[in-house]
Amino acid sequence: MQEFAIIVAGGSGSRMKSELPKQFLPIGGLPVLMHTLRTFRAYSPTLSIRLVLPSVQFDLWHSLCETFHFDETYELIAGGETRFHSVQNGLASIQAPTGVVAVHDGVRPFVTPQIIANSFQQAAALGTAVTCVTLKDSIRQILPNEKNQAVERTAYRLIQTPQTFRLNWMREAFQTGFLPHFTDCASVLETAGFSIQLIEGAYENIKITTPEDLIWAEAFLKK
Ligand SMILES: Nc1ccn([C@@H]2O[C@H](COP(=O)(O)OP(=O)(O)OP(=O)(O)O)[C@@H](O)[C@H]2O)c(=O)n1
Ligand SMILES: C[C@](O)(CO)[C@H](O)COP(=O)(O)O
Repeated sequence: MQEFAIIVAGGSGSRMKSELPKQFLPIGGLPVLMHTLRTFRAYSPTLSIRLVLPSVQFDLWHSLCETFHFDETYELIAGGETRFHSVQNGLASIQAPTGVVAVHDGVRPFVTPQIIANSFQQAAALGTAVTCVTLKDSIRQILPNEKNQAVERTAYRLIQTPQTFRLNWMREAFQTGFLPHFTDCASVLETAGFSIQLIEGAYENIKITTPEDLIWAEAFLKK
């Protein structure tokens, strides 16, 4: 089955509060997004990659590619208002009748070729493959009236990307309008009635979101 990847990097990075959009911030001397793209290309030289960026950032991205002599192949797609819309745009650019699609946050640069491979393998077999890890901390549920209570952490998973699906299931699910709980693709497919199968991710597969994540990322690359 033909394999596609949609790397979404169309966000504004409001929690990072940096002048340069977080997907372009350097870690280990290379922009975050280039690490991510390289890993997907390392997974497969034939993978068809869509890179979704805000159209206002196209020029900046092209100049960074020149500076860093970055010449991986991919199709550049304009981002949307939310992550959901950015994925929709990436999906609309895929013309093939069948296939499997991995959606990955451009700001998760420490995904591994092995996780990507597992994700494609399971999605081809079962239709869905959503990457997750178990919780390391205890968690509590916030209740009304300033109360809270302990909950059983083994009943929960932290969800990462890649999230990989059969192309036709994704197309069907993404025909809907945006809903506020669509924080990832799994929630979109679940709302459309598809059953979500999980695969194991990695604690290292962090999403660069707030400034301290950059300190961790630099340290991780030096290890
Ligand atoms: N309109 C959007 C919003 C988000 N994303 C992407 O979805 C991923 C996860 O989103 P997040 O970490 O929240 O990124 P931002 O939206 O950029 O950050 P923030 O929420 O802090 O503004 C990121 O790779 C981000 O670029 C996207 O492609 N299009
Ligand atoms: C897709 C995601 O990274 C899975 O954990 C997450 O839902 C993105 O959330 P964000 O609020 O857009 O960062």
